[in-house]
Amino acid sequence: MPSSPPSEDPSQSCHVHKFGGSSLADAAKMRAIGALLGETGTRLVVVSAMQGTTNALVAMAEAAREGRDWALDWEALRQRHLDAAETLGDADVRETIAAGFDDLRADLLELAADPADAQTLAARVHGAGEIWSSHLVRAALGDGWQRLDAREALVVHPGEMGVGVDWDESRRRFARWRAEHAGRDTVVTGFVARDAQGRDATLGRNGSDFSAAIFANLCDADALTIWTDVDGVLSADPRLVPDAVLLPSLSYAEACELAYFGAKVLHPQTLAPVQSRGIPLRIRNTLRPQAPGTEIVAKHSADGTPVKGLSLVRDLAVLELVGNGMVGVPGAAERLFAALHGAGVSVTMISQGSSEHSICCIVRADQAERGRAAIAQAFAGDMADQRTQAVRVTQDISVLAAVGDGMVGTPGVAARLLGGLAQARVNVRAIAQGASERNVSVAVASDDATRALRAAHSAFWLSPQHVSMGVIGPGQVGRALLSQLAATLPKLRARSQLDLRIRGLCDSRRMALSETGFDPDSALAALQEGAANPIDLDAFAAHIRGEHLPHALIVDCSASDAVAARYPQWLAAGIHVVTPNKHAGSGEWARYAAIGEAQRRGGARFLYEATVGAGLPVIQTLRGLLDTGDELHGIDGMLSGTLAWLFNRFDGSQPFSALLREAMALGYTEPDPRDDLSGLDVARKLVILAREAGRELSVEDVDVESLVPASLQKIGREDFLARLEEIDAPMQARLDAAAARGLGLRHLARLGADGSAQVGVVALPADHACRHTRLTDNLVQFRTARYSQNALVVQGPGAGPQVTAAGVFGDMLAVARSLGAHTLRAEPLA
Ligand SMILES: NC(=O)C1=CN([C@@H]2O[C@H](COP(=O)(O)OP(=O)(O)OC[C@H]3O[C@@H](n4cnc5c(N)ncnc54)[C@H](O)[C@@H]3O)[C@@H](O)[C@H]2O)C=CC1
Ligand SMILES: N[C@@H](CC=O)C(=O)O
Repeated sequence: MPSSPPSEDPSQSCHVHKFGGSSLADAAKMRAIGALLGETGTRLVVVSAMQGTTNALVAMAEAAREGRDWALDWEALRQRHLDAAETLGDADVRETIAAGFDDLRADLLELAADPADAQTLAARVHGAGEIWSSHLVRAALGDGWQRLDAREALVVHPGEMGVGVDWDESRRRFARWRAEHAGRDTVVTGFVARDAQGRDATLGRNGSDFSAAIFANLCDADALTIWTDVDGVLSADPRLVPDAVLLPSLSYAEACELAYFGAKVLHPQTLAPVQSRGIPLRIRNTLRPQAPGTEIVAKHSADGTPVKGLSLVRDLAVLELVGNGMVGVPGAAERLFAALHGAGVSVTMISQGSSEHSICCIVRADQAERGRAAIAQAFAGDMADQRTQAVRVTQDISVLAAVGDGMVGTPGVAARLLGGLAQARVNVRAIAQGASERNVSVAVASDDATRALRAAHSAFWLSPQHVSMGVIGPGQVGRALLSQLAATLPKLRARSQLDLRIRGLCDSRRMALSETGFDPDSALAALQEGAANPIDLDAFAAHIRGEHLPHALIVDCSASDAVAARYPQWLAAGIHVVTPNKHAGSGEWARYAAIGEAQRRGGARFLYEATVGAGLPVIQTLRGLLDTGDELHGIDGMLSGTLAWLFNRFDGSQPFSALLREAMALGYTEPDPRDDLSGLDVARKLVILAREAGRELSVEDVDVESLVPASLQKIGREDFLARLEEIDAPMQARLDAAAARGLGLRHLARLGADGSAQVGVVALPADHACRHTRLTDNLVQFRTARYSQNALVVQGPGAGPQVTAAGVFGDMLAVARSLGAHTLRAEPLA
């Protein structure tokens, strides 16, 4: 491409504008463009055809060739153009257009007769829309404007890589035209040209952008502005990534990479003519001219993010040649690509591992079979004697590309992309990065493509890290969690780009689902209103998991064993699970093991810190000790907030049953308070801790003393509450007996070094540590090899909706943190 100075008068500045079909849909829109053009220097306006015209012309040419009827479409298109001329009030233009449609009819009739040079005829038909629109726009802009039919200036030739421009001849003809036409401002037809023999030609799809760039080059313009119906180039396709952001500036190289890989705003060939002269290219929105748009220049302003944008190309396939005989043998790649060339198959991406055992490339899905046959033929001899083993095709592939100048020399970009995809459970089929380092491309299954795009968008800070969340059980803890989320989520989103969306809520009977997410304040109302459906946990989980969403989390705030039974299945499907429900951690061993296995295989996390000590860091303290190589000797202390509170308060001045009712009202007890009084709840906690420490303990192995009289054990919860006072006499007797010995009652749990486990009420002297706890305090003592003289103690409130919800929230944030290194940091990574 020539970059020598043009022969124009350099004192005269020139600005080229290009308007697409959407900006020229009718006469009113054509008139409106006048206000968008600046007043200084020479103005060149390159136009597409009126919206929908080129498609209609292509379809008519096709119909004519195939002997189908095109007359109705011709008439409709004609009328639309004549109406526009009418509205503009230009009789000459109306006449010119009417004559143009007569010519079109003649051309279509000729096409139907299978002419010798159908290609030229078709090009004339396809390009007619630009001829008509240029007349209309000239009329709309007024008397000061002249019109150039680009076929008088642009000379092109077909090439292997698309249309080529004869620059010298085009420059000469354009200079001559300008010398003969003194006017300052010109409307130019886009898309159309002629070849060296004077035959009609077009510049291919999106050719008007290319025309505009060529004319910007020919007159060495100060700037080229492409007016369209979007605000500019976005970081990703906004239909797939709702949080895509406008890119205010791009370098030519970035724009090229994005354009090649699917960003629809610009056609890649448009860039070369402006890039060779360093002409700034702006993308602006005709409908929102006040928006700044995207500026494409030689070097964009650095904004600290290594990746500018992401693009996605669908409808691809993997073609793979596998062969032991290719290792270290020169020429295999050349033969493979020569075969594809011979078959006219275009290669989108190439990847070969250094073992040289296979060569893989990505091609268009509709060309894959042709490519496979060509490779099989080229390597038939090698197949026969086993030097190559197979040519494979995998369909339904998409290529995701991350693009940005800032990637050059920046370590960790590929890692961040692949890490983001791994977190979203996207399998990568092939990877390619050129030495220019401006583009990392990965091939993924098309079913995963949207999820991959969103995950990558979040991974590079281009959008918040979305977590699709479902909350089960809006009881005491669940409701406290919703209110904590309501107070905190806006701050989290602003500070750390974390966007937790409550997309589902259910209780034991109903569920409410939302596509975009409930406001935590109104989620409960949605469940109580008519929008709620009967509960179906499979449908609930499927909705939360949503195939297109990178990250899913279910927070189970129920006390249901049936819900806990679903965890292995959810974790295996990649749904993270956070819960204060003790059933999974202490239930049947096979299920517990299945949960561990599902986590290892599916990559999803299961966190349940709140099951022991509510908001206290009990499980994480134990994990920390063991992970750093300490050896657990035993655990003992008070693991029930309810029982701690009851025995702290129980001095004989009030019946035990009255205190229990108060504890229930405060939200300290289990949904069925017999789980507390029977010692079962504490036994479950002890089992959870023992299993964390690698011991295969079950609730049945724990020696548990129950405070529930036998007569109240087997009745329903409501009956039990009605007969609660029956518990008072035995408890009072126990208190009196201890007081007579100068002791006080406490509920304790103990896990011994030998694996033994006990739970029950003991009478303790006044100087015992457990006699100095307050309210619902838990007190957990870890005796280990390192903490053998003096136990490591975790103490604090161990029951209540607020502290439990805080423990659950903490686990949710731990999951979110694990989804991306950047999540929950105050500042974006440079
Ligand atoms: N309250 C506390 O201090 C602490 C509670 N926990 C645990 O937190 C969980 C919740 O406790 P609370 O909020 O006090 O209980 P709650 O009885 O107030 O609420 C339970 C909720 O779960 C729902 N639910 C029950 N069965 C269900 C099913 N099969 N499917 C869907 N939803 C179901 C109920 O409709 C209700 O909304 C329990 O597992 C409890 O052990 C853990 C630590 C402390
Ligand atoms: N009912 C339990 C609540 C927490 O697990 C307790 O009192 O400790």
